[in-house]
Amino acid sequence: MDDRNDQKNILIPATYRLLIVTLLSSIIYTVLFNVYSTPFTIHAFQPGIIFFLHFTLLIYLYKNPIRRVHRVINAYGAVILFTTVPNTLYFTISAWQGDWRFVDTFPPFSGMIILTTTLMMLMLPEKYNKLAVITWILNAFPVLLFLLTHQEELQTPRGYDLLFLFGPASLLILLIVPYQRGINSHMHKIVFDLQHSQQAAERDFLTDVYNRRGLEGWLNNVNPSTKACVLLMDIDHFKAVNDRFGHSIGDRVLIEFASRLRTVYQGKYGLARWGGEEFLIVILNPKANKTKVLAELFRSAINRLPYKDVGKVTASIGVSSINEIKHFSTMVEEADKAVYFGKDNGRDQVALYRDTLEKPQNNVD
Ligand SMILES: Nc1nc2c(ncn2[C@@H]2O[C@H](COP(=O)(O)OP(=O)(O)OP(=O)(O)O)[C@@H](O)[C@H]2O)c(=O)[nH]1
Repeated sequence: MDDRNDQKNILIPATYRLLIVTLLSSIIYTVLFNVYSTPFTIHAFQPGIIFFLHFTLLIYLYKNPIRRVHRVINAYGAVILFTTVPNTLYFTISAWQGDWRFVDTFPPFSGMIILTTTLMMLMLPEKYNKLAVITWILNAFPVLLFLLTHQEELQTPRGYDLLFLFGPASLLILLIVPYQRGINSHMHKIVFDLQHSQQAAERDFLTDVYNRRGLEGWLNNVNPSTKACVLLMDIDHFKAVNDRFGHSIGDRVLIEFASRLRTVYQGKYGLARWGGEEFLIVILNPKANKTKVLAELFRSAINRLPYKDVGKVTASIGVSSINEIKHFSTMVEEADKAVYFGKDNGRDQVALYRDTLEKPQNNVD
């Protein structure tokens, strides 16, 4: 899977989910803190600010997910970091200075901090782990240090709750994340191998153009009513090439032949090795009355320059009539008849299916 696909299938949905979870939580906190007001005025508007920032990020992501997703994740991490850490420090430092009891005043954000950092580690790529771990450490460290040095506050229900949340529960998560990542990368490898072998199954192993199955897949992605024509090319006297120069040089000719075919046409087309020394090209939306000219371009690319060790190689090219792609097999039959017509008339030539209907065969060989 390439990076763009990873983004589309994994990263973008994960980022949407993270933003939505945070948005929903900030709505709940906004309602709670306004219905049950706290002595700290900051609580009346802080969740609202968080909601606003994440809502903005959501809209920003929605406008161009592929290009903006990394920027949104970094901004998301920064917002979480800069809204939670000052909050935690404010309550721990003030409690240290004796302004109030920490366990009574620390807002119920701790679960949210742990949940968000855990989700970041599980759902986002590994490079964002650092951001999540820094956020967790900067929140957990002051809380744990305060509780461990203030036994009277630790030995309260909220004190134990915070200790377990930032202590063993967080450690458990840190153990689970690498395991989960291991599973993910294993799945990733399986998907990659599967795609790789699927691609290999669609390609001709020698020339790396499509095989029949690959061309079939390509055709399935074309609108069935698209106009097309088929060019079938059969190398002339290829048996003689093998007999004279050996099979491996024959293979090299096939490779060179296929790579020459790739260089000719700039429009949309499908190219496949149809059989041993037979190649098939499907031209989409060909210009009427220009198919012969196009086929001549292919013929000239094939026979103009000599092949290494072998010299001149030619091919007979049969061209079908223009038809809708749903009639592909009829077009192949027409092109096949035209190839034989060309062979019978002396090889190294382009023959249209129309010619086979109009002209008599010469039977040269
Ligand atoms: N080197 C090599 N030869 C192949 C391959 N596939 C098929 N061939 C050979 O292609 C040759 C095709 O021979 P024929 O069908 O008699 O046709 P031709 O000699 O090209 O004669 P015409 O088509 O009538 O011009 C055979 O000798 C096959 O062994 C391949 O992958 N590599």
